[in-house]
Amino acid sequence: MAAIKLDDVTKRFDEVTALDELSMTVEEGEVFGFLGPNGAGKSTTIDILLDFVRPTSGSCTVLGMDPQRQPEAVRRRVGILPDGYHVYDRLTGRQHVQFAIDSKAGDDDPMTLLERVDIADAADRKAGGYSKGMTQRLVLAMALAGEPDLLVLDEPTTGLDPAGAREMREIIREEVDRGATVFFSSHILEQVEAVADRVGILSEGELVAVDTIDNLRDATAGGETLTVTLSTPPDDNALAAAESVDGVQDVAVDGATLTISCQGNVKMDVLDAFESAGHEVVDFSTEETSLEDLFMQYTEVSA
Ligand SMILES: Nc1ncnc2c1ncn2[C@@H]1O[C@H](COP(=O)(O)OP(=O)(O)OP(=O)(O)O)[C@@H](O)[C@H]1O
Repeated sequence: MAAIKLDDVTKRFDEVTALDELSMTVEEGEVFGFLGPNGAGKSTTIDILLDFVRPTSGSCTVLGMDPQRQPEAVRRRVGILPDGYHVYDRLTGRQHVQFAIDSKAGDDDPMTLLERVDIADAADRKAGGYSKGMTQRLVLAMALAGEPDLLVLDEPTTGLDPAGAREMREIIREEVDRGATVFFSSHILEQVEAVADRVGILSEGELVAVDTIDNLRDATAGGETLTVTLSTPPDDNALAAAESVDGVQDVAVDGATLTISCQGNVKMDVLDAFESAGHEVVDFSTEETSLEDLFMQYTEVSA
């Protein structure tokens, strides 16, 4: 059984299409990183999975259940770290976690959960006095209550210091070792890279790539970004010539400077293409493609 399955999910908010026929599957037991720039539709997807928002069309299942039909059953088995979370200023950390355990009908010891997120020493302080990072840790402890089958973490490392971000990764691994599935969103590639088995890249409500980190890495292996400066901005002929060189994947133009993504050693062919089209090359440089570049290429919003 898939932990999460989305079939052609579209969500429109008035003028905005937040999700555009999104189809995606997260398998049981995997850590799935859901990547995308601001406004890509990550939180909307999560809200639909938990029935906080209804899709305009399409359907989904979470742990085999339809969230629209069984929202309570879904939320009982899912630990959620939402994007915008709220704590009760006058209740202590321990009371918050106990509340979460009770609502999940769990039998965890609240102190054990608070220790896992490293705020046990603040257990009996009112959450209203917690710092931002401490509050986030508290909400994470609440998400872990009741040994959820699926953890849904929306931007879990935002607001955490580097130690907190590392601890978050450790907790994700522990949860997967226990048998849980982890679905977490981020706009920061390196955090996803460090812990995810697979990533899905969302851009403007569409899934533009879904693969293992290893395959994405292979896709970048041998890839280069070539920056070429011509004496004058290129005409259409020169652009077409560069684009038609074998191995060239993408050409972006900014005045007389071109940024060219390519695979293999095609640098000389590209430079020749410009020269043959009557353009003088005044400068060029190459840089190996990183996963970060790949992410940028996938999510670049075309003008
Ligand atoms: N309640 C709403 N009303 C109108 N538009 C909305 C609403 N919720 C989301 N949107 C729009 O839907 C699009 C996707 O937003 P969403 O919050 O899902 O993106 P995101 O990928 O989570 O972004 P971020 O990384 O900034 O949190 C955006 O254009 C947003 O403005």
